[in-house]
Amino acid sequence: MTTHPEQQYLDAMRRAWEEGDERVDRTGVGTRALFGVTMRFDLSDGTIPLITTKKVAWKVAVKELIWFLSGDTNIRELVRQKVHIWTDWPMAKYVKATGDAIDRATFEQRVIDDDDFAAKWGDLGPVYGKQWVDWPRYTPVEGGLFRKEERGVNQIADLVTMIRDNPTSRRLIFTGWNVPHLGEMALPPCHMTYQYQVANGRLHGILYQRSCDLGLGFPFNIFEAALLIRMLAQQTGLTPGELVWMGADTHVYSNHGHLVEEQTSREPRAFPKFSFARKPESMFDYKLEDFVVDGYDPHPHISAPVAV
Ligand SMILES: Nc1nc(=O)c2c([nH]1)NC[C@@H]1CN(c3ccc(C(=O)N[C@@H](CCC(=O)O)C(=O)O)cc3)CN21
Ligand SMILES: O=c1ccn([C@H]2C[C@H](O)[C@@H](COP(=O)(O)O)O2)c(=O)[nH]1
Repeated sequence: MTTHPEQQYLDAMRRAWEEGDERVDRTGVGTRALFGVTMRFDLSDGTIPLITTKKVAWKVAVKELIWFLSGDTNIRELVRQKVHIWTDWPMAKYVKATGDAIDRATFEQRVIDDDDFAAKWGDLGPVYGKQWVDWPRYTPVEGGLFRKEERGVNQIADLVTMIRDNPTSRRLIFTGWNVPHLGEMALPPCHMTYQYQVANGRLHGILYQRSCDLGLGFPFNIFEAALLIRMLAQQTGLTPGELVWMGADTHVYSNHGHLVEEQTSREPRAFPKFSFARKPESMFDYKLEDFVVDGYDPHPHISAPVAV
């Protein structure tokens, strides 16, 4: 019998936990880390890599991906849709700056209700969405000066055009790693570079992730990377191929031991099937209802604290 593809993830978790390098990290929580991990997932059989050894809130992941593609960097739209995964970072900044010991629900409500508050405290800086669809562009003018163009580079739209017009290209890339702007971001991109290849009518993709929280981040990241291949393939008339995931600092947080023990003791179940309910006009017209996940039968959810 062939091994379940999810086993690659469970092995990485277990190996990081048992053999990983103990590291002091930015958050102060501590991790056990591997450096340089590769996993491969075949999408051509109609499945999607949605982790089954714990229940993953896949609709939250879809909403996050649509939010990235809209170019939005404010958490307001996410919290309106009851997505809480990005709230902790702007809230920590607010608490640090004001000393106001606000709870999460109240902070989120103020972001929803108060335009000025949302603009001031809800923005994450020029993170993923900004770089993906509006990477700032500057044109030289006289006197050694530069003028900021009204519209930046839409890397996603350009990528679709490149896949269609020049499928043998080795430059089918988009990235969030905009070096001069990293300091303005609440967090510099983790899933930072995506590259694609067209081969025999199939679209393959690689995600390079510089830093990976195996417990919480990975299940979202791998699912969204697979969705991107499927969406790009749908838009360009190709068949989804293989997703290769490459993680640099691939870690388990020291307070996720229970997650590792529980998840690695569970037997992975068949990945669900994936399809689209329709073909949207462009990469920027997908809605939650367009994503159809069929036969997802995961083990129960396991909670774990997020390191901020
Ligand atoms: N430490 C850390 N890990 C991450 O995965 C991560 C960050 N920070 N910072 C930026 C984003 C935010 N992401 C997050 C943040 C929280 C969850 C989380 O708490 N997930 C829970 C609940 C999901 C839900 O709302 O239903 C989970 O069990 O998956 C997941 C991804 C991914 N990223
Ligand atoms: O999509 C994401 C976003 C973040 N992460 C994790 C990886 C790290 O644990 C933290 C980021 O901390 P850095 O100090 O900036 O590396 O968030 C993830 O796994 N996936």
